[in-house]
Amino acid sequence: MMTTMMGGGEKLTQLGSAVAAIMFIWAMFKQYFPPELQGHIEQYTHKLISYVYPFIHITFHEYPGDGFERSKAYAAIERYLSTNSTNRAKRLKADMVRDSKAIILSMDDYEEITDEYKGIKLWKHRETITKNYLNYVLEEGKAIEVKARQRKLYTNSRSEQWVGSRRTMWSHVVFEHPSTFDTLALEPNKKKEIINDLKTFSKAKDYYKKIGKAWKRGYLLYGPPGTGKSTMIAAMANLLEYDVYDLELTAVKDNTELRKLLIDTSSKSIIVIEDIDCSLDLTGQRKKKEEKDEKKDEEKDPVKKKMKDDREESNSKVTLSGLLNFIDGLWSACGSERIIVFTTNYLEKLDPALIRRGRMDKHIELSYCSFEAFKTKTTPADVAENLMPKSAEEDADACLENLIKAIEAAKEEARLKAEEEEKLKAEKEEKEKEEKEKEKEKEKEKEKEEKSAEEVEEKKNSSQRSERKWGHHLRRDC
Ligand SMILES: Nc1ncnc2c1ncn2[C@@H]1O[C@H](COP(=O)(O)OP(=O)(O)OP(=O)(O)O)[C@@H](O)[C@H]1O
Ligand SMILES: [Mg+2]
Repeated sequence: MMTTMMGGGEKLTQLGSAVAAIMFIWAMFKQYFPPELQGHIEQYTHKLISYVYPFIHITFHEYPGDGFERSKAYAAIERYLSTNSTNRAKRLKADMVRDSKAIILSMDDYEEITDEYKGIKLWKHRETITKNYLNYVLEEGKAIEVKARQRKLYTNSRSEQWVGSRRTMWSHVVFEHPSTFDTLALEPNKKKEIINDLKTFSKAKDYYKKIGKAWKRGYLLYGPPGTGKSTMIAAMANLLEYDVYDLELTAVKDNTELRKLLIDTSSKSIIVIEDIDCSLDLTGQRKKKEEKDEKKDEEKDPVKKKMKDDREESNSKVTLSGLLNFIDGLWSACGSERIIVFTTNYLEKLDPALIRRGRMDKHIELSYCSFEAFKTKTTPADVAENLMPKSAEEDADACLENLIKAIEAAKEEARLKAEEEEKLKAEKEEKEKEEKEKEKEKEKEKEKEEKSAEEVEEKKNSSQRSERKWGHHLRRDC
């Protein structure tokens, strides 16, 4: 808890200090009183003090509301006070903050200092304090954060610290990926377009407000493995100076947990779901059918049933609709200036609802290096690997030579493969042709045989007819 005091009357300053001191002492020792007594003491002291105490208290709680999220105002004021007041406070606390390279000194808890704003000592001038000074403190606090900030790479992991229920939390490391749009191999026009799109987005706060849309944008990056999807995300984060939240969907228990994770992300961030086609079963129908068949087996076999229970415990119950809501449901508007990025190797596997414009506003295909000189399917990852010096003696020319050799080898391989395929195709066609001819001949022979059989039959019939005729004549002659 942090308090700011204001009021008027020079003579009352000392009284104010005394009362403030009593309040700070009370705040320190109140934990030693039983909770019922604490309530009573606080109630009567406040009544008593309000008769003689000339100051107004503004309280900033560290965890307001349900205690889920740390107050941004508190954090900003804390930063402001720590930076501007450490030379005046007598009691300081020293800490080694995770992202910081040096020891950080800040005001100790319950330490009291007097700040000055525009030449005014801040016990007086209510208007100045509520209207200007507090805003000034918040803005300064935010600016200090931006200046001193090291960007973070977050990932969600199950935490055991929440006794009873395992809960997924964000944990982070400092984000230090060296990739930028300068180092990213991409067709220049495409690169320019993406950079413009990102920059326009980051400056479009007023535009989004005007059109009544949450300030967020979805990017879908798709293409074969090793074509720079993950690298582009790092370049995006470095360009905009955003934090990155790498969301592992399979570690999220259910839709509610997904929503909590979303609320717990900060603005100015990129939320990434890699290989979205593998993270979630988007073919619900088929799964249901398979489950039905499995169920029958499991009912009979207790071992299978146990295995299924274990599987359910570790499996994510996040559904497609949960994910759709995560992207553009009502909750997605909590927080602002956020980019959501999906990556996939197989665009066709994704549900159209998931990637429609509005959810994934920009679809970016990353593909093989298609430079005319290459004339072979080479991924940027292959190019990067071949350009990498393999020993200390290799200079730029040697590396380039390696690349050229590799491309030539790839081309040769592709040529041989094409030739082989061509040969196989020709052989197949030849075989088919032969077979067809054989069949034709067979048919011809068959026709011939049928014809000769018909002729034999015809001959036989005609001889029978003439025999009958002669017989008739003979009988008549007799
Ligand atoms: N367009 C590119 N420009 C520069 N380097 C690239 C590019 N594409 C790939 N690389 C290099 O290749 C390696 C692999 O790239 P990356 O991890 O970004 O591929 P990906 O598309 O995410 O692959 P996957 O689908 O397997 O995740 C990286 O180390 C990167 O240095
Ligand atoms: Mg990748």
